[in-house]
Amino acid sequence: MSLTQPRDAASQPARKVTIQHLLDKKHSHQPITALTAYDYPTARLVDEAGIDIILVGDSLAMTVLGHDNTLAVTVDEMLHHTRAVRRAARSSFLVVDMPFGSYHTGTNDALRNATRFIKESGAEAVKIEGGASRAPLVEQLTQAEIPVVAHIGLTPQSLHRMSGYRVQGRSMAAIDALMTDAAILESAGAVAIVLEGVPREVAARITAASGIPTIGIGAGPDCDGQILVFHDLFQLTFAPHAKFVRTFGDAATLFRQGIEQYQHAVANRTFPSDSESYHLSTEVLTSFYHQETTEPQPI
Ligand SMILES: Nc1nc(=O)c2c([nH]1)NC[C@@H]1CN(c3ccc(C(=O)N[C@@H](CCC(=O)O)C(=O)O)cc3)CN21
Ligand SMILES: CC(C)C(=O)C(=O)O
Ligand SMILES: [Mg+2]
Repeated sequence: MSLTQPRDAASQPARKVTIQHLLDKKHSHQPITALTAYDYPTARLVDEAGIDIILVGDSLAMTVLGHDNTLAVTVDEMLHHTRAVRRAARSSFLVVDMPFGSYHTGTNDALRNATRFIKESGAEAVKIEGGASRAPLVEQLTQAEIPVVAHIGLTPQSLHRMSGYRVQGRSMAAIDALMTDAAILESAGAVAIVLEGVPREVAARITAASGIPTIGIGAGPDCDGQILVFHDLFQLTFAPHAKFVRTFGDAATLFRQGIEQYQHAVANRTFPSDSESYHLSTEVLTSFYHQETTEPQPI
């Protein structure tokens, strides 16, 4: 089926992933699957594969907008991408990253921006980075009926404070802080928690202690679920990979070969072929050529 064709209503999976499904998966020890998507075609593929969670990550700043880090992306840009993903996501639970600056300037701004994501883009939850200091905000968003996914450990929006993308929770003090952050965010109402760039052992302990699902990225195999960046799966990122990235296909090579073949076909005039061209009807064709022969010919 072509991506541009409407989906057959009868072929719709009945399943709509909800927060309750994610909780049930945690408690029945079935791994939760999550992937980022930033546009309609990729979200279609991810949704139709039956991935539980689609995250419109602020990583789109880097993967699709070409920025050096995630800090520059705006609420309006995130909304634009989330709307496209929403049109494709039928069963996956749709989460959007609140971008840097959209929840750091006060509770009212954070509530207003989060409301825009739910109302204007159809996201089902927002994700915010940070530990215990975000708990009051998590509580207020939850009270405003906006589900919140927390994100602790290596938080890319803290790039400058962390002096780079560094694994977090390596010392006993840092481990205790992460454990406390997770517990406080859960109490504040977070519906799930992303653990990024933390040692496997620490992620395992947080997962065991949490009543809400943990979704790991660079946090080892003992989390309740895993998330990766779509473009990293298919070699569509140009920066060196983090250790936690695994490539599951080489779309870059596929694209390069296709582009080269197109280029050659145009250069050799083998594209477009006659059958890829439009033709006049026989009726019009007669007068068309007649007209041509009666036209004054250049000397
Ligand atoms: N394409 C892409 N994939 C991602 O996973 C991702 C983004 N972009 N952009 C936003 C953040 C940035 N991320 C990153 C980027 C680099 C490392 C990294 O190089 N980590 C070091 C860890 C060094 C240490 O031991 O402290 C590594 O070697 O893996 C980690 C996470 C994860 N996120
Ligand atoms: C990698 C995930 C967790 C993320 O925050 C993003 O894609 O922005
Ligand atoms: Mg993010």
